[in-house]
Amino acid sequence: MSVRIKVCGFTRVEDAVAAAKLGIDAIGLVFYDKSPRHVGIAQAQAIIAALPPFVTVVALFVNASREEVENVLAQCAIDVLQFHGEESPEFCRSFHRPYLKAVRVQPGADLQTLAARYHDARGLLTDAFVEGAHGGTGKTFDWTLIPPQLPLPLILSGGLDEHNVADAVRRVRPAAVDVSSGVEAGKGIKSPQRVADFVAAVRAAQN
Ligand SMILES: O=C(O)c1ccccc1N[C@@H]1O[C@H](COP(=O)(O)O)[C@@H](O)[C@H]1O
Repeated sequence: MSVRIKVCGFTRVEDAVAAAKLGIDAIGLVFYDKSPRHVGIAQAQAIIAALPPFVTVVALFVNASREEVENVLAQCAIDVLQFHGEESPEFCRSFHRPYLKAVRVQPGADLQTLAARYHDARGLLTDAFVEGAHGGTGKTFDWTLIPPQLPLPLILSGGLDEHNVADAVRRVRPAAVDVSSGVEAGKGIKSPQRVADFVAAVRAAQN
């Protein structure tokens, strides 16, 4: 199966439409107000409305309250929730929506146990651990810390870009890759050229 591609952190309609035309599978919208890529409801609605069919919309939260998540779900056509903080499995599954659980990987991380705790997630998303940050840092991590047999589909993220993603796909063999900083021209501004190069690198690596 082809490696799925999610690009996260869109803030502009034109960037999301351009990325969709380049064949990405999913777009991520960041509902975390400390992120430079944070979107409000109106902005998110405009981006979602402009997308062609069959592009999955992922809403990213970091330790949000139930009310915040429910407010987004009530007003935006979200397909998948991405929990990028310390949310419990009970919290993640309580919305009865497909969800991804992100983990920031550092030496000693027990990804097997974590994947078992979040067994009903659609995937385990591995990001780099950076002190004081929750994600979107553009930093990679040691991919050998990922066990070969995980019980959940693996979504590899953390510092991926057009230059390293082919190597990542060949080495880690993830179900999907997720990128934010690595395809940007500036914070929250995606570069169509970088997205195109990223998609081409993923496709070349899986052939
Ligand atoms: O994108 C953000 O600003 C962000 C903020 C807080 C948590 C997660 C965030 N993004 C996610 O971080 C990873 C890695 O991003 P990068 O490619 O290293 O910049 C990715 O899963 C984003 O969805």
